[in-house]
Amino acid sequence: MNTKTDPPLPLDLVIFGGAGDLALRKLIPALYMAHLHGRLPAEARIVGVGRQPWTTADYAAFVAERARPFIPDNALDAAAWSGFLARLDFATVDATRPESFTALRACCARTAVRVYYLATAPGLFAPICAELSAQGLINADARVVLEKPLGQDLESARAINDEVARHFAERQIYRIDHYLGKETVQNLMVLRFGNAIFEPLWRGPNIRSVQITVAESVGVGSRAGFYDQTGALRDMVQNHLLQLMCIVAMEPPLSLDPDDVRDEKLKVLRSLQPLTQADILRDTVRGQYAAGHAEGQAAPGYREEDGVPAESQTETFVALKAHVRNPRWAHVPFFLRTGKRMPHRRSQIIIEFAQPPFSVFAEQPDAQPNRLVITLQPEESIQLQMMVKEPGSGMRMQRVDLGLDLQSTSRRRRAEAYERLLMDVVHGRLTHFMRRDELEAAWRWIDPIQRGWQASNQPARPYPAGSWGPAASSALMAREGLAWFEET
Ligand SMILES: NC(=O)C1=CN([C@@H]2O[C@H](COP(=O)(O)OP(=O)(O)OC[C@H]3O[C@@H](n4cnc5c(N)ncnc54)[C@H](OP(=O)(O)O)[C@@H]3O)[C@@H](O)[C@H]2O)C=CC1
Ligand SMILES: O=C1O[C@H](COP(=O)(O)O)[C@@H](O)[C@H](O)[C@H]1O
Repeated sequence: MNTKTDPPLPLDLVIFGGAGDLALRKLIPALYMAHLHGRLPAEARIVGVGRQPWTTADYAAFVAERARPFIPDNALDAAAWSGFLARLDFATVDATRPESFTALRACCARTAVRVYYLATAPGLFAPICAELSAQGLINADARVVLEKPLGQDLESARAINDEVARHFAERQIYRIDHYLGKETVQNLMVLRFGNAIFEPLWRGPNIRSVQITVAESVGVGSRAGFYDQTGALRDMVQNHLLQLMCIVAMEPPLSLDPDDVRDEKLKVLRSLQPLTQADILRDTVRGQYAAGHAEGQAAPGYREEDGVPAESQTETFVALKAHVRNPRWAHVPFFLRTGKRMPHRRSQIIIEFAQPPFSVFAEQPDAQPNRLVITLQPEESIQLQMMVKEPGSGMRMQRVDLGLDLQSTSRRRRAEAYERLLMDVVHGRLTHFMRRDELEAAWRWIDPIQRGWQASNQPARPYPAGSWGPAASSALMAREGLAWFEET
């Protein structure tokens, strides 16, 4: 299927890890929503793959019980739900046992476009791709979706990419970063390149600094086994935060074609100033949450969470300063911050503009820089902070915020990120997926930080659950005469 419109062929969406957490919490609900709103092709089938000796009916019953709680109540429609369950099929396959793939081949006998979603640990990507190939299940129309984390470092990411590339061409590979599927993240491109007013100012020295915060109020939850081996730098910064930074910093792409957009993002990643060991010690902060209060309740420290080793040094918080070495961004610091168990779930990008070069109001105590505050979640909004005259005699200034609530600008349904990205895969749209060179460039910048932390042997700094991270994170900004934007 090379068309970018509706697929002309039936579709088999095969989910390896079809009974896993990601499938139940995100993929199945997203596919149900697509079905409910008529976005799934009529002849689309969803084939769950796992090791259980299940029939199709067993899998449908499992999905009905375990995935249903993750569908919003107002979207549950009995007829649509049973129509959706009727699309399910199941194949019993153990990815480490090649002979078991015959069950999948039997299940995928019809002529169809096949999408293989690998919702398993990345260690299984190579054997799965090899066996799909050996069974003749990969043709020119097939595509494969790779979940993050794609490796633990550059070397392992390259090894996975090499293995997958033996069986799929790059145009068939969809490396998912679900932040690229979020409505507001896609909207950032329109904000920047669809308006005349921002782009001329969107550069140093007009911009004093850029902040990107992805704060989560939740803790590690049930994923300690994965998270403790990974940490916030590799779980969040290597992918989501660097991708957000790319969209903020990239040059205008020639078009929305996948390679035009990805070429520009790649240039940003390649322009990132590598951090030396001295930079790492000065300009990065690793934190780990200790016991505290979150969402109105007492919350345990990270090391008290189920499955976390008592001596764990894994970071649940990262703040760092980065520089993009190109004419647009010379001398503009980018501050990235992410953490679990922070006071609120909030993802924001703050563009702080420079003060006017000369102003008769510069000495006023109320003078504040203009800021563009782009809130990605939980609500979606854009706010431009400006100074105006305080009413009354005299010429004092006060701040006013020009606000745009993006949810109220359109009555059209806003699909969740996974639904949007899954539909992109179905329709062969690669723009919002990472290309191999982008992913590897991100690891190339991240690896020295990870190694630098190990070499320094410094423990992660504790911060109380429900706080904005260790004090060193505020100090990182204060050294530049700046502060994190933490207004509610
Ligand atoms: N959960 C999440 O929110 C997110 C997860 N991810 C990533 O997605 C991937 C899956 O995560 P998650 O769903 O949480 O993990 P789970 O442990 O819940 O699921 C893993 C799945 O892998 C399958 N599996 C394991 N071994 C084999 C095998 N030998 N043959 C066939 N299938 C096998 C399991 O199948 P079986 O049913 O047979 O046990 C299971 O369904 C991971 O790489 C994770 O990092 C990424 C972003 C978010
Ligand atoms: O990829 C991941 O993202 C989630 C946060 O996603 P969001 O859409 O809820 O902001 C994070 O909790 C998880 O650790 C990470 O693997």
